[in-house]
Amino acid sequence: MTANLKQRAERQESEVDSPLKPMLHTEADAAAEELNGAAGAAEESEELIGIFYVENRRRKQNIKIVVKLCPDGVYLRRETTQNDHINEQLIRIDDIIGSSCGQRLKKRTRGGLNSCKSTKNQEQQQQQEQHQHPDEDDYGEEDQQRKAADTSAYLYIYAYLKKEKPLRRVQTLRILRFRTSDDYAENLATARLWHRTIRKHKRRSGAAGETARAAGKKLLILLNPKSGSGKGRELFQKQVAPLLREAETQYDLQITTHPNYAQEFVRSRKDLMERYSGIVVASGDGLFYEVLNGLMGRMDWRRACRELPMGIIPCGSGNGLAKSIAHHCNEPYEPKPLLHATLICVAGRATPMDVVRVELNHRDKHYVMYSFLSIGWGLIADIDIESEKLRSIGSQRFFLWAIRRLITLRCYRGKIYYLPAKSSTGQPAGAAAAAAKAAESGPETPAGQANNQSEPQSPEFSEFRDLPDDEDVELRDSQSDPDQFADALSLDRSIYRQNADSWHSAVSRRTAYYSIGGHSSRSNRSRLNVTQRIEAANAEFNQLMPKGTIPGLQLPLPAADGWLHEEGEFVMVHAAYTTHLASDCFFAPESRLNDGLIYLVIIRAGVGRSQLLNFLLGLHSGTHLPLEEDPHIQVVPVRAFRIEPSGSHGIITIDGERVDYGPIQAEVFPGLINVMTTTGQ
Ligand SMILES: Nc1ncnc2c1ncn2[C@@H]1O[C@H](COP(=O)(O)OP(=O)(O)OP(=O)(O)O)[C@@H](O)[C@H]1O
Repeated sequence: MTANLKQRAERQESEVDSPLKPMLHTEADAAAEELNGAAGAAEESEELIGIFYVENRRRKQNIKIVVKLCPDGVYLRRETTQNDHINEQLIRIDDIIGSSCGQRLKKRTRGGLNSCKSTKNQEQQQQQEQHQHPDEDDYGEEDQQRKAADTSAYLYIYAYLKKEKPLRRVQTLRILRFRTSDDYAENLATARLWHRTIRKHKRRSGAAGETARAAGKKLLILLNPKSGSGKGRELFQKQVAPLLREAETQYDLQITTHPNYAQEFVRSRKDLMERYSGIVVASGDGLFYEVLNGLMGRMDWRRACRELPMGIIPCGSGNGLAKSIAHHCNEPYEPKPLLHATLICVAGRATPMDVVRVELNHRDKHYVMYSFLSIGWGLIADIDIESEKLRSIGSQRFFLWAIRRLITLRCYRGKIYYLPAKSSTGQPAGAAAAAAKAAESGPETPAGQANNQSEPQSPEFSEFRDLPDDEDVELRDSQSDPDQFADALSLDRSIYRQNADSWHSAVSRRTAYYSIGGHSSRSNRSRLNVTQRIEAANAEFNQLMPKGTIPGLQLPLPAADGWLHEEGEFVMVHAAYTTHLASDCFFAPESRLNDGLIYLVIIRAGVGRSQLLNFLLGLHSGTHLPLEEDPHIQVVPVRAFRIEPSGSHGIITIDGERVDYGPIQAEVFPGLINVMTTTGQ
């Protein structure tokens, strides 16, 4: 088909869509040889063309449809003799999630276009059809006989057409019926050729997932049956599994049985990259956090992050990441978040996403964990956690608790430090410039020890790097004594876990943190006792972990390195690195998945209640931030920050979960992981 035809197809898409839908059944025509010819020569061909017929029972006529499969997708061109009218439709290859071929499906499928080709005489065939199919809805014994007599092969094409205004996906099924031959095997061979060609075009369109699938890899799906309303398993079977079937996606479903199950599974599974093409979390943001930290806990974390894109199917209560990803690739979210998110996960494309490395101090220990959504201190963290007791009333709990907290407004004293993101001119960007100005008049940044770490990377270097060469790391892993090391590491982990339980037990479900212990040599490990081996493994593991580029939490942050500093009373400091904190909280509208930025929203003491009310009400639509410079509410794009609360009472959250109250610092690692999207890079 020509470019002209393509243009017309785009123009007339909606016009074609509805007339085609009600058409059922098919009839053949003498052009079958054309298809045969095309099919025979087309094994390596980019294009397949067939002529199909649909019967329009109302008008008692057959309508000819020319179907062309090419790298763009499937063109359907309908020709009628009346008025010389032509309608065209293009089903884009990106909108096709999969296809299947074989015998006629027993269950009536919705929205289908049945078409066929045959060498048989058209009228004779039609009579035979009518005799054999007195009632299309009858699927009893008669149906079985009919099926047995039917030598046709069927190709089912499953598509979800993307439409704008309103943004939505329209479920569409097109069925092509092949009956050129009286031999089912021959018809099936033709249908299979079309099926293979669809997959080939999907692969070539950049869907890396297709390549992984071709290599026999599966998706790993981790489902938390307790997340959200607790109906995750049921929702998965009803809404997600049918889509995965349509998309021909092979998967392993792991139902989590307890907190940390997913983290441990991902961390310890040896053949993770060999077996799986990606990891999908069917849960809330909490389980995604576990999987992220499980990957980061692997010796081969670098390869795991690179090779295993992560996806999320929102079954939780907040679902900030799922909404942020949908927003990023301009995909719909409501009214069917599970369906839309599954479509993203089966699209087979991935986009790099920033991860934030967080350091915490607790008692004498120093912990590192990885976050993907937000860090909160003050108002929003308080509302989030304190309203847990009203969980039974649903999302209304946030609103009710927000009102309560507005009446009894709290402020927290402390210090905040941040490293503003630089614009290309080297100056602090946008709001950061205002922050810089405000901070200049504030107290001096404490002069301190020289930063013994390298200059922090600019976010313009969007790929995270901390070691010169990936391959070196992998080589080293394979050259070491893996068994001995794995033993030592697992012993080490069990000790962490005891600490983890005591550390976070009552207040947090978070357990992903690693002690940054002292270094010890791993040479002569075989002569070391168990404790020494644990220490050695621990030290080696820490060597391999991504290195922070800012001074450690106990060290000062020198103004000379660009750190700004502010001390005072704050209503809230909330840092976000995705657009949405929850599906209905558009917190950082400017944020991009891979921009290397943390959006630090600071609300200082002295803010008026009405201003605060407007802020909270505007969160839903992303209109909460002041358009002009404001002394009380400010958003600063930063690359790193530190909070040092003065008192010992308050709430700090990471990705919506409470952690111990105390000093915390965070630094963004641009594009460290890959998340599943429909757009790709
Ligand atoms: N089988 C299980 N039983 C109890 N808790 C579990 C189980 N599996 C996982 N968890 C824990 O439940 C926590 C919360 O899960 P998740 O985030 O999926 O749901 P949610 O809290 O309802 O959603 P959101 O984070 O969006 O509010 C996770 O941190 C995880 O550790």
